[in-house]
Amino acid sequence: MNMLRGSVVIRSGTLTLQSPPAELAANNRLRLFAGSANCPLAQEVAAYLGIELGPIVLKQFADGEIYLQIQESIRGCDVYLIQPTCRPVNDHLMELMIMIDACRRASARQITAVIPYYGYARADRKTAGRESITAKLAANLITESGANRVLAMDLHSAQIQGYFDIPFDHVYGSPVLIDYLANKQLSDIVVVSPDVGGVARARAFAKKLDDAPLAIIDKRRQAHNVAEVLNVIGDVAGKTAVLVDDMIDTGGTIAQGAALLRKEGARQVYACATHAVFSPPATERLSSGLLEEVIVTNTIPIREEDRFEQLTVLSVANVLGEAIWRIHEDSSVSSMFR
Ligand SMILES: Nc1ncnc2c1ncn2[C@@H]1O[C@H](COP(=O)(O)O)[C@@H](O)[C@H]1O
Ligand SMILES: O=P(O)(O)OC[C@H]1O[C@H](OP(=O)(O)OP(=O)(O)O)[C@H](O)[C@@H]1O
Ligand SMILES: [Mg+2]
Ligand SMILES: [Mg+2]
Repeated sequence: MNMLRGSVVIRSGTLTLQSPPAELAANNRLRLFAGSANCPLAQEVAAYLGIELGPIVLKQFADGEIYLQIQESIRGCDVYLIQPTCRPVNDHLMELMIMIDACRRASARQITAVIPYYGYARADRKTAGRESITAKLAANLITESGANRVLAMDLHSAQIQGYFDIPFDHVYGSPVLIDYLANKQLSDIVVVSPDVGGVARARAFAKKLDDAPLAIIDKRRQAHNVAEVLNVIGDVAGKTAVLVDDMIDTGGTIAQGAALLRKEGARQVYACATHAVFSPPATERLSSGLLEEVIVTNTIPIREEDRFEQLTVLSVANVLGEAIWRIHEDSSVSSMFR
């Protein structure tokens, strides 16, 4: 592996971090800017890197159109723009494109779109005739705006990387979730994928949790936003079931999955997901008592009214900060996760 200059290797649970050197702050070719979608996360990433977020003016005109100006020279700089395309997804996507365009026109050397949550990812294929593949359309828009590369976390489906014809680094929130769970020292764990799309993710998660056994829920959707769980493949009776998913949106998948696992004899049920999309009635469903704990990350900011007693929010700022630094240093990103 390419060792990073002046770095200290830290093995943090399942994640390898190399703590950026102090002189990074003086390396003024790396610039970090935040859109409006998740400023607290962007601040944390900047703190990890030991730099300040770049100055930017971002506002709406009276008619709702977006005005944006980068407030310092970025000529010849490697610019990282942090913007999850979460709700309101169209506004945040547009804002990201405007940021990219502004940076391109300001002669940035390289523009990386850092997209902790990639919206429109579930529209990753045509599930019926005459539909759009909106995940691909969003990729085209981001690329055409002038992004040179993308850094994203836990895509709904990994093939979305291939919707971009520019370098793409795909990172995972799982080390943060796994380290948290491992510290709880739960016994007799079975990791559960709540649907077919989550099997590879749950299998990798189980492997890192002391090779825990895997179970899979057979989930169907008769209509948009309506999840129906049919049965569990695997043994969950008497065990601590850990549901692992990429996102929780309306909470139907997780709540129905948890109810089924309880019915099949699971002793307790935990839910882990990277992206807390939390559309109504997620909060009600998740806090109804079916789940011991719901563990998510801060790729999407969580509104005060969407917080509940069983919710734990973990930060992925170190994963993103480390990945940004490694990209900047032309070092391996995948080796963070070995
Ligand atoms: N943002 C979305 N919310 C809910 N459902 C969505 C969204 N985008 C696309 N979809 C629909 O989800 C299914 C995906 O098919 P799976 O086989 O469950 O992966 C499809 O009906 C999309 O139209
Ligand atoms: O909280 P909810 O409103 O239930 O939505 C979240 C679920 O929807 C997506 O799965 P999808 O239905 O696309 O199935 P897949 O993972 O098998 O593709 C996502 O991966 C979650 O499992
Ligand atoms: Mg899907
Ligand atoms: Mg799913």
